[in-house]
Amino acid sequence: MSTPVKKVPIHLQSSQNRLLIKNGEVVNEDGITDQDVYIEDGIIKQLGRNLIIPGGTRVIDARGRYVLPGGIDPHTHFEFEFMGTKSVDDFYQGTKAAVAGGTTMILDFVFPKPGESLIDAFYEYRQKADGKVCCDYGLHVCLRSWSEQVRKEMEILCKEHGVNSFKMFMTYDFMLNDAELYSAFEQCKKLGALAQVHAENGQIIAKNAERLLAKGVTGPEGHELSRPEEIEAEAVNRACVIAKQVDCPLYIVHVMSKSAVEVLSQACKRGTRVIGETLVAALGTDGSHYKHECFQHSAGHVLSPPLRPDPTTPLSLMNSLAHGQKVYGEIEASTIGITGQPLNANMITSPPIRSNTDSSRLLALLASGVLQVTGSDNCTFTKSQKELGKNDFRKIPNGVNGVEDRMSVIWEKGVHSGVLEPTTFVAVTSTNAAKIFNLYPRKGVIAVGSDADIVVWNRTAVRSISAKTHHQAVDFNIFEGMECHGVPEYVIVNGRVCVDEGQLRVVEGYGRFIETPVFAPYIYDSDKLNSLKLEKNGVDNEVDQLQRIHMIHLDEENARFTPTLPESDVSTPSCKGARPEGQRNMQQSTFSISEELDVERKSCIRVRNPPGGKSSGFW
Ligand SMILES: NC(=O)NCCC(=O)O
Ligand SMILES: [Zn+2]
Repeated sequence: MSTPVKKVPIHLQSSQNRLLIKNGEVVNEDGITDQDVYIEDGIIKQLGRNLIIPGGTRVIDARGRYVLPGGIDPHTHFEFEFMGTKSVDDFYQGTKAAVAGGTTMILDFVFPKPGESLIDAFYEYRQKADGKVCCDYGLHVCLRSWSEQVRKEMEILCKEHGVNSFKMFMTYDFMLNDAELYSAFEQCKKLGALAQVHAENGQIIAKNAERLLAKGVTGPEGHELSRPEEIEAEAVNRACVIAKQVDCPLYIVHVMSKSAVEVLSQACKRGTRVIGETLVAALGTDGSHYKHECFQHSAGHVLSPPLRPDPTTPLSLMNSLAHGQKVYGEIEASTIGITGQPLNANMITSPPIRSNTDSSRLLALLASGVLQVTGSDNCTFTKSQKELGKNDFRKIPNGVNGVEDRMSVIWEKGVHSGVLEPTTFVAVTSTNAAKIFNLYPRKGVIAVGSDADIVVWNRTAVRSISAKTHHQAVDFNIFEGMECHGVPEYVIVNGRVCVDEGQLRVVEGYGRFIETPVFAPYIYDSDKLNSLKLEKNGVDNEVDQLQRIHMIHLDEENARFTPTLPESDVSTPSCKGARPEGQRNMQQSTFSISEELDVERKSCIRVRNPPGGKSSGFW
C-alpha cells in the first residue's frame, strides 16, 4: 500500500503570496512586542516596525489586536469509529471548525481496528485525512494491544512515518494491563517517543457500572458515578509509577480532576517525567450537567474521564496551567535540589539559594504546575447517536466538541478573567504542544523562519457560542450560550488568510501532514532547545535563521520539503476534493479594520523573561 501523500494544486498554494500584518502586538510565550510580521511563501520572513517589503503586498491592519501563534490542538478524534458509531466531525469539517476558532494545526489519533497492523491503520488515516484537512495535522498512534509485532511497528512508524507519540488506554475493552504498559513504555523510551496514557481504572469502572445498573441507575448521571475522581487519580498514579520504573517520559491526556492533578504533583516531586494535558471541556464547564433532566443535554456532556461535579474544578485546573508557566521560569534548580529530575540546568536563574522553608514552598508550587497543555479531545456525536445509550449509560458514545471553541473559551476563562497572562495562553494553547511534539520552532512561535500560522486576535470583540452558528458537524455544543471575549478576526494558515475579517475561507485539502520527529529536545534534550536563539524581534537574516530553526529537528527529514514516498506515489486532490470556501486575491490593497480600538502604542518589549532567562524545558 502506498503512502497517500498529496499535492495541493498550484492555484491553491500560498507560495506566491505576500502578506504584512501591521501595527499589532505580537504575543509569544515569553513576551509581547510591538511588531509587524511580513510573510512570504507561507513563512515568516521579517519581524519589526518599518520593514522594507515588496510592492503589491497585502496589508492587514492589526492595530489594537494581538498577533498570536496559531493554536495547536494536540487531541482530536475526527471520523473516529468508536462505541459502535463514528464521530461526525470528519477531517474536513473538524479542521474547518478548528481554523474558524484560531487553531492552525491539530494532532489526531490513529486507532487500529482489532488485530489490524499499526502501519495499515496509519495509512488509512493518512488516506482519510490528506485530501480533507484545511490546516496542517500530525498523528499519534494508539496501541490497543501489546505484542512483538506492535513493538516492531512502533519502530517503523517512528523511523519512517513521522510518528513520535503512542497512546495507551487503561480503560475500555482495548486497555493494556500494567505489564503491557511497562513494555510499551520501554519501547517508547528506546525510540525517543512519548508515551501517552488515558488514565482511568477500567476494571473498577466496569464493576461500579454493573452495581449502578443493578440499582436502576441507567441515565447519564451513572457515567460520572461509575468513574469518580479517585478512579482517574489511581490510574494516573499507576501510569506514573510504571513510567518511572523505565524512566520513560509520560504524557497524561485529558486530566479532568483536582485529584488527578494532586497525584501528578506528587509524581513530579518524586522525579517522574510527566506532562499533563487538560481539556477545554474541563476548563469551560463542569459535571453539573449530568443531573440535567433532558437526556440529550446530559448525554451531550458525556466524555471520559467525565466532567467533575465539584464546581471548583475548572478554576483549579486553570490555576494549575497558570502556575506551570510561572514556576518553570522562576525557580532556581539548586533551590529544589532534592527533586532530582523535574528541573534541568537551564532553569538556573539569578536568585540566591533560599531557605528550606522557601524551598518547600517553591517545591509545592512547582508540583502544582503539572498541566502544560490544553486539548479539545474533540470527538463529536449527534444527539441521535448519543441515544445509543438511552437505557444504559455505558453505551452513550463518549466524546464532546471543543476544537472550534478551545481558544475562545480558554481566553475567556483564563485571560479575560485574569488567571492567565496572554503569554501563558500562547504557551498552553500552542507553544508547549509544539515543543512536546517536536514541531517547535517551525510551529508554536512567531519568529523569522517559522510557518506563518498566525491569529489576529480581537480581545474586545465578543461572540456567543451556539450549535446553531458553530462550524462543526455536530448538533450540540457543551458551551452553548457562553459569551466569549476574544475573537479570531484573521486566521492565517501557512501564509493563506483562511479567516478574513471574521469570514471563514478555508480550502479542503490545503493542510499538510507534518512529521513529528522522535527525541524531541523538549522531552529528551532541553539543552539543545535552549541553545536555539530565535529571531523574534529583528529583520531576517534568512539563511542563518532557517538553519537554526531546522537544526533542532534531529531527523533532518522535514515534511515541508520531503514527501514520505517517491513522487510516483504522490496523489493530488481532485477539483472535487479542493473545496474553497471563498478565496481572495491576497494582492489587494491595504485596508484598516478599526481605528477606534487603538491602544496605547509602545515601541519596546513589554513583557520580558525573568532575569537570567526563562527555561524552555519541563524538567
Ligand atoms: N474522551 C472521550 O470520551 N472520547 C474520546 C475517546 C477517548 O479519548 O477516550
Ligand atoms: Zn481522546
